[in-house]
Amino acid sequence: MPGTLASEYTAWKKLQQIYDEQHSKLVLKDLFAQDPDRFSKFSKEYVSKDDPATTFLLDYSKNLVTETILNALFELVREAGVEQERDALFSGKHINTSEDRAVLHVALRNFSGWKIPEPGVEDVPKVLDHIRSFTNAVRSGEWKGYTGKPIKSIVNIGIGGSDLGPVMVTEALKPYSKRDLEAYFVSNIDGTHIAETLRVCDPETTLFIIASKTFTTQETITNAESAREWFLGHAKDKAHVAKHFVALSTNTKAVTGFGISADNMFQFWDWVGGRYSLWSAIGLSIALVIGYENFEALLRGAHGMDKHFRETPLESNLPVILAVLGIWYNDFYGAQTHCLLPYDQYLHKFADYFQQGDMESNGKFVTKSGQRVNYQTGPIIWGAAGTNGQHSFYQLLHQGTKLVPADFLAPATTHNPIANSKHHRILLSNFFAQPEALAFGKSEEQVRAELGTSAPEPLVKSKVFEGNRPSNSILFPLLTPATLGALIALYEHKIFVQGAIWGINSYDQMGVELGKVLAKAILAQLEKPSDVKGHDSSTAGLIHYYQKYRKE
Ligand SMILES: O=P(O)(O)OC[C@H]1O[C@@](O)(CO)[C@@H](O)[C@@H]1O
Repeated sequence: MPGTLASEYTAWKKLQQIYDEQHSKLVLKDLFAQDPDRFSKFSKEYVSKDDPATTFLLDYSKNLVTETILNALFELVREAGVEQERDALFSGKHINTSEDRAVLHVALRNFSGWKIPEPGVEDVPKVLDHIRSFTNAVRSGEWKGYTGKPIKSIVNIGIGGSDLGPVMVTEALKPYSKRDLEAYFVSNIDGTHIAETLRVCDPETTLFIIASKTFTTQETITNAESAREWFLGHAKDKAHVAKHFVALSTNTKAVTGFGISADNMFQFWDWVGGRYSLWSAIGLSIALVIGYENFEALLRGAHGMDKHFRETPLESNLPVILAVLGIWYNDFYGAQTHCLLPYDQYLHKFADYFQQGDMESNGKFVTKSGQRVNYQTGPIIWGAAGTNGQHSFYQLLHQGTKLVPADFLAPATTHNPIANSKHHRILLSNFFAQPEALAFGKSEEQVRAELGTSAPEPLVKSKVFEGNRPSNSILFPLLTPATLGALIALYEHKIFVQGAIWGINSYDQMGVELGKVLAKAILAQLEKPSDVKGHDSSTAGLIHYYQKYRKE
């Protein structure tokens, strides 16, 4: 509700009371023992209304909740006005209040023809047609480079939302990719990133995609300039730029100013947040890699989840369920982080993607009405593909002192059934075992029974697993474009629900500006010691040390 701190809600206070009174008695081993139907009560199967093959199971039974607690959490959703805010989202209201913008990534995949009165929405089909025709021209070899050769490599130059989505999706959907079209992604201003990429590119067969919503991001424009210089070093004639550079942006003036014609620009709009933009023109590299039909399937998968989120009652609404479980741990159990653990190597960038998606959306301490919150907001998102994480940080998950709620995701079948799917069976055995170990642990009695009565006490204690560590499990038949689209939208809407409850603006990113401004000032001071002014002794000392050893 605008102007209300979440902690002032009646439901919040009720949840605090429930937590205070009950949390020490919430033991998963007991909850399962007391209710043989716990799994069926606390799991839901999602089936897309548009495409029954797009389906997955969400098992949230291994959470520290009861029906009473969940009902109190759903009351919080209602009291916070989330349903009204959701209606505002879908109707194009300017819910990004600080920038007076709508938030309409759902309009980029609106295959239901929802009427959304925001300028530009009517042009989405036109942009999709442009993406389709360009993608088909490049993939068919019809689009030729300046020496008449087809494109063999694409280099997406962008950062943040202009990079992470295309990277994650092209990795996730590699089985659907055109294997003779290499895709590279350059994001870091560190010259190494573009230098190492250009080393393996042929200027005659490389297409550069300059991806930038604002077309002012220093890293991206600098990398684009270096790419253009490299290209012209080979091609010489500026007229050839048109065959090897396209732009994805909202800023036509800046794009044409860079030297890319408006014909080679794929437009999107200010109501597309950077971290929500892979569905827009920013997805061009995705379409080029997996083909337009698969790109559209990705969008349609997300649209199916949009409909689920928009129409499903709270108690069966999967983004709402994930959101309230996260709030239960984040705001009442004091968990500081949330772990995403995809048991699928193709999803190895999934957590990276949602680091920006979640943390840039909800890493805020001021509400929309300008109040400083007195509760925790966005969690730290982290994770890695399974089973690799098990050999890295699972020690902490199992026996550390921190509560780390985790989402496990996996496909029932693999795209690579080598060794008669033996690898996949081993992978999935771990996908099933880890949440079980986290939830139910191993008691001291069990350890003693294993080690025998003569075992030293410290050794016994070190082998106890307290368990009672919560997790969600998401299992789907196969990682397809539509399933991936549904999963990404699931988490996008989870983030929305949490931000609405916390009363924050999940769609601006004021926090990224100060560092940029300070860096620009320091950039002008790196030449000589006398330039370094106006800093604390640490920053000045570091710059002086750099100047002592700099070679370039
Ligand atoms: O797409 P662009 O305008 O170049 O912005 C890139 C990224 O920079 C930001 O940090 C905003 O400055 C992210 O929000 C954004 O995705």
